[in-house]
Order: sequence, then structure tokens, then C-alpha cells
Amino acid sequence: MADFSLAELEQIIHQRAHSGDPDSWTAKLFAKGMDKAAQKLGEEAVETVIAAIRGDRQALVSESADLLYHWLVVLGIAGIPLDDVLKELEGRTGRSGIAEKASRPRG
Ligand SMILES: N=c1c2ncn([C@@H]3O[C@H](COP(=O)(O)OP(=O)(O)OP(=O)(O)O)[C@@H](O)[C@H]3O)c2ncn1[C@@H]1O[C@H](COP(=O)(O)O)[C@@H](O)[C@H]1O
Repeated sequence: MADFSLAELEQIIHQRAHSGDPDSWTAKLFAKGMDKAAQKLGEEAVETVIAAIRGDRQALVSESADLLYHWLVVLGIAGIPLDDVLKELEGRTGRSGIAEKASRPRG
């Protein structure tokens, strides 16, 4: 088990976001705003999909890390705490995905 959590990465991102450090990728993304950060998230998602389809285990691990980092940056720019997503997931536990989908309002 890794001695590192997404909550810790969220904290690091929060600290780096407005650090003004010219060498900080996080600060750069926050300065550029949601469009650029969301675009990077999309690129990392596609690279993750490609690694998965190719069956490239090492690339899948590496691209997944890029994906989670950029996902947390996007959440940070949107002002959504990681905890909100974890609570959403917690609320879904014990319920099958198919039953959850069937309960969604149509339209
Ligand atoms: N986990 C990450 C992390 N993952 C990826 N990246 C950066 O994301 C950027 C984009 O990655 P790409 O490979 O897509 O780079 P690219 O320039 O678009 O290259 P191409 O895909 O176009 O070839 C790179 O600069 C990566 O270094 C990250 N940058 C920062 N972190 C974490 O955030 C902390 C603070 O970082 P800074 O804000 O940069 O100080 C770090 O200590 C890490 O814990």
C-alpha cells in the first residue's frame, strides 16, 4: 500500500496553485484557467484509454497518475473539494450500477 493519498495530492495542488512559482505546472494551469486544465484532463484520459487498449501496464499506471493529478486540478479550479466526490461515491456503495442508472430521472 502506497504511503500517499489523493487527499495529500489535493493539499499539494492547493498550496502550489497560487504559489506564483514560475516552475510550478500547477500554478501555470490555475493561471490559464478551466479551459486549458480541462483540455489537459481530456488528453490524459485519452492517453489512459490508449494504454489500456494496448495492454501496456506501465503506461497505464503512469497515465493514470497524470489523469488523477489533472482531475484534481480541474476539481480545484471548479472549487469542488475531493471530499464531495468521495461522499458521492460513498452514497453509491451497496447499490448496483444498473439499479442506480435505472433510478435516474428520464428526459
Ligand atoms: N502529479 C503531478 C503531475 N503529473 C503530471 N504533471 C505534469 O503535467 C504536465 C503535462 O504532462 P504531459 O506529459 O502531458 O506534458 P506535455 O508538456 O503536455 O507533453 P506532451 O503530452 O505534449 O508530449 C507535465 O509538466 C507533468 O510534469 C504533474 N505535475 C505535478 N504533479 C504533482 O504536483 C506537485 C507540484 O507540482 P508543481 O506545481 O509543478 O510544482 C508535484 O510535486 C507532484 O506531486
